[in-house]
Amino acid sequence: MKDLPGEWKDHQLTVALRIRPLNDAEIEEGATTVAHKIDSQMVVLMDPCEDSDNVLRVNRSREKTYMFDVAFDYTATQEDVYVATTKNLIDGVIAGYNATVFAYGPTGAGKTYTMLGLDSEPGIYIRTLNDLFRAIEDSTEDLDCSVYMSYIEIYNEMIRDLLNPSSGYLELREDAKGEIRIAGITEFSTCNAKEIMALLTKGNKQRTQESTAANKTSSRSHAILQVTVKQKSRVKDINEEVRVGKLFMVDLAGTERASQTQNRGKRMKEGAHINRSMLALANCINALSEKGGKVAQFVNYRDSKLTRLLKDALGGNSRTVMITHISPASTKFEESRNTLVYADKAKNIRNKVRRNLMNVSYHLAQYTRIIADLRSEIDRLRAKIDQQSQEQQKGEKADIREIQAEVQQYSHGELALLQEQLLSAFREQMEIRRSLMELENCNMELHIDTSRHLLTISDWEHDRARAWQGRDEVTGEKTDRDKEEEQGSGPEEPQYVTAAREEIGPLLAEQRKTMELKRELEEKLLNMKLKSSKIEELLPKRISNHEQRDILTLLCKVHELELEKTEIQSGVLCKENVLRTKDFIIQRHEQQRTLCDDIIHQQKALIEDQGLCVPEELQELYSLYFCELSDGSIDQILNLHTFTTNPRAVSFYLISSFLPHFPFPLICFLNIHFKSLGSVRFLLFNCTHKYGGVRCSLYHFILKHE
Ligand SMILES: Nc1ncnc2c1ncn2[C@@H]1O[C@H](COP(=O)(O)OP(=O)(O)OP(=O)(O)O)[C@@H](O)[C@H]1O
Repeated sequence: MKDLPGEWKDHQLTVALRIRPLNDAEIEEGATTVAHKIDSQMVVLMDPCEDSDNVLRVNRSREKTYMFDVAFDYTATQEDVYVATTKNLIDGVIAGYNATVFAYGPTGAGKTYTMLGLDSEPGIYIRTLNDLFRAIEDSTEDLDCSVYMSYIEIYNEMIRDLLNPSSGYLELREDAKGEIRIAGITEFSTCNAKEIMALLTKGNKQRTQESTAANKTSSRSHAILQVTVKQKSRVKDINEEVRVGKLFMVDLAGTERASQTQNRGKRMKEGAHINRSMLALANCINALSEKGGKVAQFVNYRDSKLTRLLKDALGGNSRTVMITHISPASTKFEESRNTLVYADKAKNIRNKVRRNLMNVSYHLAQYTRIIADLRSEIDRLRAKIDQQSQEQQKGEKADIREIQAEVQQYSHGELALLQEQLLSAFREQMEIRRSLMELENCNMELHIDTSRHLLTISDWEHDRARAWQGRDEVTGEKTDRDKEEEQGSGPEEPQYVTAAREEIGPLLAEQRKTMELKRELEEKLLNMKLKSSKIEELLPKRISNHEQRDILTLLCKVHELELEKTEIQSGVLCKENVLRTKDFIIQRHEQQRTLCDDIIHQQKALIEDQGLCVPEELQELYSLYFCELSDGSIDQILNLHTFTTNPRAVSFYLISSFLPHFPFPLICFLNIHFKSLGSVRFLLFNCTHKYGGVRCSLYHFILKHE
């Protein structure tokens, strides 16, 4: 079933683990295998200080088992890893979702092997691209498809275009919608996997690679291959949409410790940069995993270019797979343990995945019905023209020569020019309308983002004021807050508040820019309208031929109709944005409610523990509160809201006097799996009514196809 535009799905980060085989160097230094795969998901890391001959009897103090979505050891082939981690992302990318696969792990653990592979054992890049092209070729949808790729490296916090290394260092830019882009990046438009592979091999030669103590061909940079799949409907107007799916494949530089890799000088500086970005990545993973998707917690992506680029992949709009790599060697125990701990945390990250439908096409697809209305209007007008010309032929046969002369005179000269002028004025107006809609949309988003940051700041200021008040009450004296603030001795402002303050300036500047653009466009639109009406006024005077005049007037009518429809479209967009703002407010209230629930429960527990006497009114309030909680009505309302606001929900009723009447309203969910339909979810609630003296239960079913 097709997903709806702009719909978000919860998606947990998939974390895989790959343990490579022991290498010659490790065997030479007498290393033993301490990382074992137990089953398809579980691995154990044993303590190398203990006798590891018997897996079951080793000292358990530092031994730990870890669970991942999928685990591989030295027996796994490149195909096994690809199929279990990446293959099923392809359909999503074609359907317009973003996807990211990144290889993570210490230096020499096998990241490049997994991503790029060898000629004889190609890795994820080639396998993915082959399947992607095959899937596009096999697609039965009537779509024009184009694929673009770019390949960059981040080396020492600088971005280089691996497909065009002479372009120097590139800058990261964040657009008004918060999407990160690389300014000036080369995007190759390709049509097959072989071509991409040639580009990739060329690009890879440009990658900064050196021999380190830990790996002879150690990648000193993070390499990011981005493949963009853009699809456009071949059928014009109806259901026209542009789907954009982006696939990021990231081969991270190895996590390493300078002491371990015996790096000095340049290598050590590189190591510091690599570690900085890996630390930033680890911090993001920490923050995201603690946030657990519930309460908005600040995640600092800004600390490194890598995390800024992976922002969407980690906490935003992407299906993401992290393939963690470790060596099985006892000599690499510490780094393997650190890697496993981070990979374990990463499992808690939940992403919101939204299908990327470009705004313009998104509007077009939404307004299919309006376009259909327009078409029928045009058909009606054409039929009228036919009818008119038939009537004219009948009634004005005598003047036929005169009419023909006029037609010839105008159709090749002024008439064609006027027609062209009218059409181009119309096209320009449509362009302006669309740009205006985009701007309005963008402005709303900026406004919402600004409000979000302002709320974060005001929340913090409230907390700080409360903390000060509490301190004054304890010490019994009034502190000079301004002075304290000046000296910086007050409570320290958290990083997320500082970041929110920093973000507001650029957001407001962006808003001003959009408003200015909007004003200019509105003025231009007004001028275009005046121009069109002037041309239209000229028509009846210049053209004496009835049919020609009618056709042009009707053409203008069509244009007017289309303009009106565009106005409706922009109105719908505005409403959508208002709804989103409301959703945001609901979300805030929901957070506040969760907080209040916690406080109430803790207070109640405290009262009971201490055996405190509670005033009667408060007791009543408590009962009311717990009664609402126990009947679950609030959660039901929330569920109902989420469920019914989904446009795929279909409603139907069943009135029955046979089904049991519940003495209270019932709301429940039923999940039923049908062979042909897939998973179908029903929301059922009932109420009892009297129809003609008979008590009946009215069952309201809302059906949603999952
Ligand atoms: N699963 C595997 N099977 C066979 N050989 C492997 C495997 N994984 C890695 N190797 C080999 O181990 C060596 C190091 O691997 P690779 O260069 O992929 O490590 P890396 O994690 O990318 O290191 P760095 O971060 O330093 O770039 C290479 O010679 C590679 O061919």
